[in-house]
Amino acid sequence: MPMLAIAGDSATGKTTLSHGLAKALGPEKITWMCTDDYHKYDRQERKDLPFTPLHPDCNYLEIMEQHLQLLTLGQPILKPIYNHDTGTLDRPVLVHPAQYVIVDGLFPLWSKLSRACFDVTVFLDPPEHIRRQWKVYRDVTKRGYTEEQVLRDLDKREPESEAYIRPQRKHADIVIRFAPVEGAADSKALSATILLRPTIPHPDLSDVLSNDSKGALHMKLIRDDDGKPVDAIHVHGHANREASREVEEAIWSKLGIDAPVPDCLGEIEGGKRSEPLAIAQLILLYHLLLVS
Ligand SMILES: Nc1ncnc2c1ncn2[C@@H]1O[C@H](COP(=O)(O)OP(=O)(O)O)[C@@H](O)[C@H]1O
Ligand SMILES: O=C(COP(=O)(O)O)[C@H](O)[C@H](O)COP(=O)(O)O
Repeated sequence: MPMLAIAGDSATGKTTLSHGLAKALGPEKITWMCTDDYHKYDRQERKDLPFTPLHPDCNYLEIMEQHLQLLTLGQPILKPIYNHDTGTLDRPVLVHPAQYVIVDGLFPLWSKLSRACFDVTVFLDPPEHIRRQWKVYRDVTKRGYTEEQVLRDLDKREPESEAYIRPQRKHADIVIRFAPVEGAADSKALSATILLRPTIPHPDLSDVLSNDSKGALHMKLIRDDDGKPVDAIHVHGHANREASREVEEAIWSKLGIDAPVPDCLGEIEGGKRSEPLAIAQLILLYHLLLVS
């Protein structure tokens, strides 16, 4: 039962990435849960506390670790629920792990114990100015905050993000960064850089990465945080749709599923699409279905 972790700070795109994967695999095959459910306090209680949800003391991380271990054994858990719409802690729910398990959230790569539960670990790492735009838009339109409140909250969270969330990046097998290409005419078309660390075997995409696909993506060698060279796939945000679709179809055809590439891959809320997102999701599907 392959388990995939998708970690990252608030509004880094964890839900967007996971949603496409979950939809492509189908609800009966997937258990998708979020570690934010292990928040200890509701939104009201947190107002009087000196820390934010990014602090380990604000979360039942030992219980999260226990539950992750149970899921690896195919055992059910009584999972708590943090309701992002209301900010309340709701009645726990019984979860039986399905064929594939996706766990997203602020803390899935927090400890050795939690990391050991996963076959593939991902960290989402958009540049901070993009994350701030995404968070303001999402929290104002969906979570009832004003822009000023979100910006104030982001400043309050920053020290804890630096201390507890961003350090998890070094433990991921794959780091995905959606970012505008500097100097590109269309700065709205975000490209994706997908760092493939040698901590796990990665899909063989040599045929997909042939000269023909250079308009949509290419492989490059970049320096990781520790200065070591690491392979990365760069997917162009400004590639024409046809070139991207060809790459998507080529990866999809390797998965052996007798159906067209599902439209849910690359879907962003509000009816928008991102082909770099679709390609990142296809690489993760390849991992879940064929490599893990
Ligand atoms: N790859 C992407 N390209 C464009 N917008 C994105 C992308 N990923 C996420 N977003 C937007 O950013 C906001 C936060 O994304 P979300 O998936 O809710 O983040 P998280 O689950 O990490 O908090 C949403 O409004 C979403 O539509
Ligand atoms: O930071 C996160 C992660 O959520 P996400 O990754 O979905 O943004 C917290 O769960 C909420 O912000 C909780 O606080 P509140 O509900 O009070 O904003």
